[in-house]
Amino acid sequence: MNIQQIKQRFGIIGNAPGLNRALEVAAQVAPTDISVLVTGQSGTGKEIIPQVIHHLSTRKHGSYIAVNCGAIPEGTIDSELFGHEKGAFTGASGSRKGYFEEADGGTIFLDEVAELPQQTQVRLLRVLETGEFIRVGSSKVIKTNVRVVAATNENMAEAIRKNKFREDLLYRLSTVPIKLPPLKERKEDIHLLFRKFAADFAEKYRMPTIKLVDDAVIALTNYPWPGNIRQLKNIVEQISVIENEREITLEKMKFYLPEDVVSGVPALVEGKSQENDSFSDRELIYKFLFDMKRDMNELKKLVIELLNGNKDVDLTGTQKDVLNRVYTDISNEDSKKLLEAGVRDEVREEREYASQEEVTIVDSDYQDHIEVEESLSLEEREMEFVKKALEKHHGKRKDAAKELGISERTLYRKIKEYNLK
Ligand SMILES: Nc1ncnc2c1ncn2[C@@H]1O[C@H](COP(=O)(O)OP(=O)(O)OP(=O)(O)O)[C@@H](O)[C@H]1O
Repeated sequence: MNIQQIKQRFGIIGNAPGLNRALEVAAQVAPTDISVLVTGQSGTGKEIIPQVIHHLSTRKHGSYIAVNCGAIPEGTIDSELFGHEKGAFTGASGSRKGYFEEADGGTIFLDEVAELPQQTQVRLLRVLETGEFIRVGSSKVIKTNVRVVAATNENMAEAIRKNKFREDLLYRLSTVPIKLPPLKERKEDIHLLFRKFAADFAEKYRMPTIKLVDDAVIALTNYPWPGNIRQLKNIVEQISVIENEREITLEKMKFYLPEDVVSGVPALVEGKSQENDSFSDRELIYKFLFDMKRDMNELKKLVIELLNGNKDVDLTGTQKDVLNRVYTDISNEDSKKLLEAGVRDEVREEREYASQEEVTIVDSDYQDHIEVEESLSLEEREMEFVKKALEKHHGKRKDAAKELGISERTLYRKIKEYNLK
């Protein structure tokens, strides 16, 4: 399979030399059992590389298991990876196979590998060297035949220097290293990716595709993209959902990209953790704004329907859900009153509007609501938001993180931060 066919099969967009080189190496090493370490900043697309390797290897009919090492609590990671015996620890009511046993004959992708605790690093080194491991609480050696592909966005040399990561394990894992370039080094791909995501979101939200005017394309291309492709994708989603006008001007674009960065002076401090943190928090805020806008629009529709229809209008299940969601979401009494006042004003405006002309659903400025909501603690909202996503997905972090549009690792951090377990 040549590079173009791989891109087509795996939905990989881009032609930058750095991307092509990464895919070439992946295809080259796929048929071997060599361990591969994928490096690159957060959001550069590292997750696709192990999938390419697995599907182009003789193991393609075996299992492919992706594990986010940063999302599993330190206390359970050994058991998750290597399994445990009944009674191995409090609550171990039965024995359980770990991923290394499940993936026998297949491939394991260890994402965020730098997050592995020391004792797990020892076990991993052993399984890489001998194919052997022991379940937690057992003394029986088990054999497995697993190909390991790992990924990290950490500076591994630094991790070794700080004694966070074993040097011998790093050598073992990175027999072949594959580096994915940051998006700012793939300028030729930025607009290409934008157009692809714009088309995808237009289909998802059933709206016309957003399009950039020429100087907005220049701003997009010159932006340093600290959150890489994930950030670009999120911004395209934000614009697709929020903007009514589908032709995006430079002014509009600037709203989504910090102004001093657009003008060429990077506002964000270089340095990985800071970039990641500020970006993840922003992701949550934007997601919250989307949902708020959706709730408000649904609420407006409902109010107009109530104003125009008869008073005893029977609320449908969805309408009741909207009311419940909007009103029960607010825990702070004062803010609730404020919001109610805001909604009353909105109702008055809508009533005036409705009396003037035939009612259509107005997508008016929702700035008022944002101002009202600003009085709520953002942290409180974020916590609720994370809690709800976890509840909805029955504690499944992967699905919850997906819904929130953040990485599992960020979600894990938020769970710890808000003590949600
Ligand atoms: N070349 C590409 N074409 C299309 N979409 C891409 C491409 N590269 C990445 N993406 C998309 O960008 C998002 C981020 O990619 P991914 O999760 O693989 O990043 P990552 O490098 O693994 O990040 P992290 O280190 O934070 O886990 C995903 O939604 C992915 O589908």
